[in-house]
Amino acid sequence: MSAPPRVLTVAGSDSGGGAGIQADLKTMLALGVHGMSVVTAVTAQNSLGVQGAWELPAEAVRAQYRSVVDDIGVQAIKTGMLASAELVEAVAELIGGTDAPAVVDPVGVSKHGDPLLAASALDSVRTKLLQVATVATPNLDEVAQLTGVLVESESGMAEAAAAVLSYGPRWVLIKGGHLPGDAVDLLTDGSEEHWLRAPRYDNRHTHGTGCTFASAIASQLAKGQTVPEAVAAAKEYVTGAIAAGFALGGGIGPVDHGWRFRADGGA
Ligand SMILES: Nc1ncnc2c1ncn2[C@@H]1O[C@H](COP(=O)(O)OP(=O)(O)O)[C@@H](O)[C@H]1O
Ligand SMILES: Cc1ncc(COP(=O)(O)O)c(N)n1
Repeated sequence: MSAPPRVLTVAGSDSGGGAGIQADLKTMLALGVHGMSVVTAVTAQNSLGVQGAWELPAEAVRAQYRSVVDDIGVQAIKTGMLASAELVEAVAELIGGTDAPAVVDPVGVSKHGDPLLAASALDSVRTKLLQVATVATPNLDEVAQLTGVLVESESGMAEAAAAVLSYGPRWVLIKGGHLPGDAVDLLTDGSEEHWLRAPRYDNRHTHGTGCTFASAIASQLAKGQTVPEAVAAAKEYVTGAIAAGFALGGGIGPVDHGWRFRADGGA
């Protein structure tokens, strides 16, 4: 049996299992690749919010990364919560020295508004991390934090994309999930524009959407798809996962990473 493509997530742990490393590995399993992880931080987190967060030393992050990349090898990388400027810079350097596409989800705050990245790290994200990204996947709050561009409707998304592209990622995917109406995202490399549109599901259980989307893109890239193909396939997967999101705990439940496996979940 030949080994499946290998995908590495560099992200924080979500004890509730809906976002972060846990969402990434579940997505990778669902999409048929071998998932591996570099843990950057541990959060105590559930459906109500983030109760605590502890970042790992940069040395522990570097050691995990080297263990995976030097022996097993990777066909794609995804980054999520990086917590501090020191970790952002360490990860940017590691990715810059690895020959694999990188999907950078510039995670800033959780769905509950709890900070997952120090304000002092924003500059390192702009000048170091975005430069090594094959695809950057900011939501509209992250666009505002990183570029100062406030998007209030679909018509503002192209300006936001140009502002993010000025920091050097090959492609940017502006996620419009926080706007009212259809769930519309814009993927562009500055010359091609791809609009991705899905119905908005009236489901509050959306914990982990961003992590799931970025991991799905990385999984599809590892299988050899182009960026536009990978993003289109990942949008279909995340949309299905949001449609099937379920209540858990007393707050915002997770998307369903296993929706395609369930008898009633479709193919
Ligand atoms: N209620 C919803 N119904 C369908 N798609 C959604 C919904 N909310 C978000 N999305 C989609 O989920 C993906 C993640 O987007 P978004 O919620 O903007 O990012 P983040 O999880 O990083 O905040 C995007 O493709 C967005 O369009
Ligand atoms: C450890 C960790 N990483 C990332 C997120 C963002 O989650 P979302 O995918 O909902 O934006 C989170 N809540 N926790």
